[in-house]
Amino acid sequence: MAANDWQQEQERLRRVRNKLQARIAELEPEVAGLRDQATDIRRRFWEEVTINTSTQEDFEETFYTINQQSAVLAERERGHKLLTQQWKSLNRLLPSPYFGRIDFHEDGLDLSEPIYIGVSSFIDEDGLSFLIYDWRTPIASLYYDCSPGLASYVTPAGRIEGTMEFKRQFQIQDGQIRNMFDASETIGDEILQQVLGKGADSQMKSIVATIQKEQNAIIRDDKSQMLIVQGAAGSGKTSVALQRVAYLLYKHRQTIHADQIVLFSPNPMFSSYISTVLPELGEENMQQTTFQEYLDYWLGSSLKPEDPFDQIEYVLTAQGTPGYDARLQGIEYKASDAFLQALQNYGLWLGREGMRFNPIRFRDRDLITAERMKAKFYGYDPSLPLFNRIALLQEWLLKELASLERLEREAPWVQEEMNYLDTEQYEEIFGKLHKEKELLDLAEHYAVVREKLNNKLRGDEGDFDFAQREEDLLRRRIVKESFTPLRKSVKKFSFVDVKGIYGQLFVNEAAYREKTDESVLPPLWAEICRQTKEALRRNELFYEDATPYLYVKELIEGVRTNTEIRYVFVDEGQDYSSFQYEYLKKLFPRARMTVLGDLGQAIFTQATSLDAADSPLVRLFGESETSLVRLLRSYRSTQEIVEFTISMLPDGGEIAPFERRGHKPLLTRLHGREKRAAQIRADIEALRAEGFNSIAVITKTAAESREAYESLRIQGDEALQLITKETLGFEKRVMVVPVYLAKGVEFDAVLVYDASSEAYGRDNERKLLYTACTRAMHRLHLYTTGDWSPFVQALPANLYENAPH
Ligand SMILES: Nc1ncnc2c1ncn2[C@@H]1O[C@H](COP(=O)(O)OP(=O)(O)OP(=O)(O)O)[C@@H](O)[C@H]1O
Repeated sequence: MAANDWQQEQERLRRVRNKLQARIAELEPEVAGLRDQATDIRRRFWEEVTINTSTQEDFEETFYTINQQSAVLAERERGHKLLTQQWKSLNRLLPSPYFGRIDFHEDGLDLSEPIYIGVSSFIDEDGLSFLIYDWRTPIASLYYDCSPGLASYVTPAGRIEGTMEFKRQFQIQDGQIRNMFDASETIGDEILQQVLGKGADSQMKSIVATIQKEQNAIIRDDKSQMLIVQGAAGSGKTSVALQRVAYLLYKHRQTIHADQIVLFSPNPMFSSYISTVLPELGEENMQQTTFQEYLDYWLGSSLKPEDPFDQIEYVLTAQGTPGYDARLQGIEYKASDAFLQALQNYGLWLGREGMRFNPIRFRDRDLITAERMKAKFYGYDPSLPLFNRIALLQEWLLKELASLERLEREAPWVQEEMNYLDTEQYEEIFGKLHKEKELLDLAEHYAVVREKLNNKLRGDEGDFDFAQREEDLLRRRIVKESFTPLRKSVKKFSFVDVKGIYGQLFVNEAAYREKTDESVLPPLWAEICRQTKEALRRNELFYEDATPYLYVKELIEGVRTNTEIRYVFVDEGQDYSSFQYEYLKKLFPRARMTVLGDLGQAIFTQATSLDAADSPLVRLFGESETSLVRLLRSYRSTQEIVEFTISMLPDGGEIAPFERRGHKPLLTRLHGREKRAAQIRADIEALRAEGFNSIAVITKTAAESREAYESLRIQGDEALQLITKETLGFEKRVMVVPVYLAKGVEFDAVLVYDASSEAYGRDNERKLLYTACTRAMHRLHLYTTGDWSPFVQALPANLYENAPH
């Protein structure tokens, strides 16, 4: 690059930074001033208003001043918030104001304009010229999508055509240009090389400076109801999801707030791993949750659902135990479309017969029996959907309860309770009674006047018999109090025996066929029934039952919805079943969905293919509302690691590595566990000495993690962190982690603790090993004390190195 180019850019950078600094200095007193004003108003709030309620006028006056004061306060606070945001974004720009430049000559205009792109916009004092364009502006998409030459971009007003005259990338640190490249292609390799060559962090980083064209299309997609991204391991799915959130928040800033976007993540640790990306981009974080949190919330305390990690732990460790094969068949079947269809048919069947209710019991007797409810329910118009009939039944029950409550006041137990009331309760009733009397006096007064006016005589119902009223009130109150839980439980639909309704599906094969019209059942159905019923009896639900159970519950009680949420993101989308998707769609009826996943990493039994022709995801919104994008380039790992890992997949051929060279994966075979532990420790030390900070020893299961942790600790490593499903965040230490908890995250170096045929021998373990290996950015080591896993044995020998004995 010509020296004067460099000089000119450095000069421009200096000018822009000066302007930034000037603007920051200008804002500072305003920000501080407004903050002080707001604090001051808050502090003096009550000094400014005198509360006077003696007359109606005084009262109104007081009311008015309070309102006025809070409006002033709100205005000041709003002003302060806006200014603070501006001030923060200027400060964020200052060390590195921009990362890209394009010169674009729009057709029909005389001049070409240099466009500098950064994390937010910065406009000159004239209020017109953009010194920096936000990376999310329409024109900035040229930077990501086009190479020099004819180029165009889309604005809300239509497509703008022109010529991109050149494109430049910068690396600016602390106000100095460190690197500068003129790129002929889309985002050039040099900077990406450098970015990817850096060490892993305990927090994910934003990728705005190096977004690739295919990623940009996903980030800016604004038309699909359902956007599906099938992307290889390390292709940037999570990164793209987060930049897309930032983009949506920018583009729809008038209408959408961060709390109207929700991202489902695979585990709480992952949530913490990605939590700094949006704030780094100057945006608030979207809501983050896991599917499990939703299940726990909606199922309430009545049933305890198993979590997906316990389920996978069972799948991986319980082979050979009684009932194992049936459980596996059950997991698969209960996640299938066939089961979804069966449950829909079951809903129709329940419309005709077989509903189950819980009687409403009170003081050891049935106040309203299940039979009465059933008769009432099937007495409603059969063409009404189940949930409408249940709503009618609920209404009826509440009315019934009201009249039963009235009758109950005369029951002998009420008299008894009255005798046991303490003085406080009496006093309360008395207080109430007096209030009532005052009201009654007022009513009396009014009635006398009316009587005079109408010249009519009244009956003597206005006489106030204290003793009688007191007893009435006491009785009423006692009964009301004991009926309150009944009313509450009717409102919560406790009268529907959902557990019984779900459970009766699993009586036997014939009954199941009759209720669901299902023809093909898993061969071990009888055992599946036994296991399901047994868990229900203990008030537990297998993970595979939890969503179907909720589905049935909502078929009957009506669907709960959240209409606030406008965008739902599902990361690791291959791990959700059709059911879960159906459920999410119903739960968020006004939301668009973005699902990102990789079938290559589908380690749970209930996996869903995102891009197969018959993918349930496409059906969810229909083909015309769905877009599917495939990401094939893998950015995380070195070329050597990618070549090694894709060869493990039967159809990994189309995945391409990003060209970044490193060491070949290293295979180490040792005799005995102790030797292995010693070797791993030595390797960890060596890796640390080389400067790798984030190192993970990845195991297949939690049980194996514990064992590895213990044996490595015996070898003396104190800086080891054992990751379990309860761990909330990563620390920058050496971690021992089961592969299913390492999903979505990455490490400088990965050490696969046991890559033997015993650990990864079955076909469903292939993806586990693949997922473990693809967590590595720079180094990958595999160990065994026995035979290598067949998935390693099958690899061409030129893809790895064997450690010397
Ligand atoms: N355009 C990009 N510029 C810079 N880095 C990128 C880019 N795309 C991806 N990366 C980096 O590649 C790594 C993998 O990205 P990410 O975790 O988003 O991938 P993923 O597809 O979600 O992976 P997996 O499915 O394996 O969990 C991250 O370190 C990310 O920063």
